[in-house]
Amino acid sequence: MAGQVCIEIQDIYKRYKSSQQDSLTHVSLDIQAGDVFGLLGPNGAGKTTLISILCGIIPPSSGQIHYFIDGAPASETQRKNRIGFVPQEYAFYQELTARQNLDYFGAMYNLSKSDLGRRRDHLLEVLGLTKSADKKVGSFSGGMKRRINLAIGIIHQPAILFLDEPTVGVDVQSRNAIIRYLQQINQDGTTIIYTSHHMSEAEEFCKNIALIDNGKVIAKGELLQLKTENAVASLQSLFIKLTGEQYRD
Ligand SMILES: Nc1ncnc2c1ncn2[C@@H]1O[C@H](COP(=O)(O)OP(=O)(O)OP(=O)(O)O)[C@@H](O)[C@H]1O
Repeated sequence: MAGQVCIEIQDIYKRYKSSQQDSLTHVSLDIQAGDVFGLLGPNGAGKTTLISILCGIIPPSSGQIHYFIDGAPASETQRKNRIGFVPQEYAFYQELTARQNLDYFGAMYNLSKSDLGRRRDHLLEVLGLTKSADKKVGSFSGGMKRRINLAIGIIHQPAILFLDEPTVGVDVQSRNAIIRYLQQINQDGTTIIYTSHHMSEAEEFCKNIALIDNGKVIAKGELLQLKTENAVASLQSLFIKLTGEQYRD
């Protein structure tokens, strides 16, 4: 699997209908199967826009994306069934319990009742939610909400998983639980594409990154190599060196 391209992104442009300027310009990237790939950049850089395009939530204005699963071009059905997305905004029903949310979203992927039950109970267990399985998620703490948001996005065991700031606003315990679990499923073969503003977390987690600023890719490649080339010791220093100190608003 290693060394195979999983997503080929060719010359993506995006201008929202309501906007006078491009949110993404000339974005081309190759993401390898089995990678943990970080899409990093300042506020407003275009990370959520790019992830939303890659997940098929919004269309690009131009450009092409090719997906490969198990080394072969992915069909439309495979793309729908084998891609997972954990959005920055919570994507669950506050009035349903954790168990009901997982059953509801799992049913969308046509999992058999027994597979869904096994998968749901496994995720509740590994993400520390078993005791709260029958509580409404609206009553959950921030960390628990992030963990159930993650569980919903991976209920169908996706081959390619997109995560938009999966640990924003959580305590160290929940952050560790989330990152540990993501590392485990990556080792089991899931390709991960993730955004974060948490540089030490991204440094620990990602092998390859793309640094995006003002809608353009300003650096891409292996994190270790980018640090060496730019003579910096940390991802945070690399980020500041390449994007500067100015606010983006
Ligand atoms: N629905 C929209 N309509 C018009 N412009 C948008 C829309 N969504 C995002 N934008 C603009 O596109 C640009 C990229 O935004 P995006 O949310 O992708 O950045 P980001 O890197 O995810 O930012 P952050 O780190 O703050 O979440 C910004 O200038 C933003 O204002």
